[in-house]
Amino acid sequence: MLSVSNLSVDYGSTRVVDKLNLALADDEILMLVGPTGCGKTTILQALAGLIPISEGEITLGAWSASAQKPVPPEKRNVGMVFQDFALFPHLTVQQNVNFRLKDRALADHWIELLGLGALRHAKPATLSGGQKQRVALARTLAHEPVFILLDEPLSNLDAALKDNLRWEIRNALKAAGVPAIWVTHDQEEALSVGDRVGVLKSGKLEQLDTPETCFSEPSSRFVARFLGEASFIPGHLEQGRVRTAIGDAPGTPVDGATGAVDLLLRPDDVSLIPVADGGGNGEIAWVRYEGGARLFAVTLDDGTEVKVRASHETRAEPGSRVQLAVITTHPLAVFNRE
Ligand SMILES: Nc1ncnc2c1ncn2[C@@H]1O[C@H](COP(=O)(O)OP(=O)(O)OP(=O)(O)O)[C@@H](O)[C@H]1O
Repeated sequence: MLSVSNLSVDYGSTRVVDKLNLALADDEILMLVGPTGCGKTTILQALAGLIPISEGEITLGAWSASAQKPVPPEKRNVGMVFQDFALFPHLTVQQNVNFRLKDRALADHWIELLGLGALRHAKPATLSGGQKQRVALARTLAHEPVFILLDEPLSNLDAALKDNLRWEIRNALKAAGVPAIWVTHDQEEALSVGDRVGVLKSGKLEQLDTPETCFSEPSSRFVARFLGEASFIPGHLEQGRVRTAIGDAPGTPVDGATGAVDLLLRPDDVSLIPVADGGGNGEIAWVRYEGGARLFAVTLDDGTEVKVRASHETRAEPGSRVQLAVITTHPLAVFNRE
């Protein structure tokens, strides 16, 4: 188990990571997300021992590192996977994976498991981005690290590749049974691949929980907005139900919210029906075509903006009238009115 307590990192007089606490089970994947500059890469570097820490402790089985007693990177047995793959261009796939490896059988195991068998003798320049990242992962896993750090491993790949490869990486990490921390800018990736998601804000963990909880019960408006489209509409919370201008829903209060509140709505918590001019309860502000669906921004008659996702078959132009209704039956997060 990886355990991090009160980990802080300063650059000069600026605190970049502030008292980070987390514990990861042996095969757990934690997705780390947050706005640019919030400290994600710094956390990975601190865990790998590449930069000094200011306070706190990192413990993993055989070793324990603190500001007073640092452990050098080569003694930590941490595997790292980067967005730029970091392969040796003059070596073949097999030689890259074998590099500094004692047990060649493990190289073969991961080469086969990651579908690279036919590419053993290829040089990196002849591989696609996805294949290169598989080689980098095979090399990392073949060294039997006690824990793995992935810094945006898919950000240099195109969207079609990402979808499959994120699952292949997840499966390989699970097969290896080592804890992993995976930094991503992609909220969909964070929610779909992670066992847990950590949302960082200015060097502090704002929420650390399962993807479902982070998404549907965010601990703050910041987390709600960071993990997807979020609309907040005024309502009144009483006896577990929140009443709004577009319908009722069961409510889960955040920070003891009660009485006059704001209800968090995700785009699929609401239905949209186009109506004749003069009817309905709102007007389309803009529409974004997404392929299988359309995302509508609707200005309600009280001025609140709500985003709604509807089938691509739903057609309504900006300026036209619509009827919105809350359609969800699961509890929605409710925040104190700002
Ligand atoms: N070597 C350094 N010296 C001084 N400040 C640094 C150094 N490296 C990073 N920083 C600062 O520390 C903060 C956190 O940087 P970090 O790279 O960890 O953020 P990040 O969350 O990974 O950002 P991004 O999403 O853009 O990759 C930023 O304000 C950055 O400017």
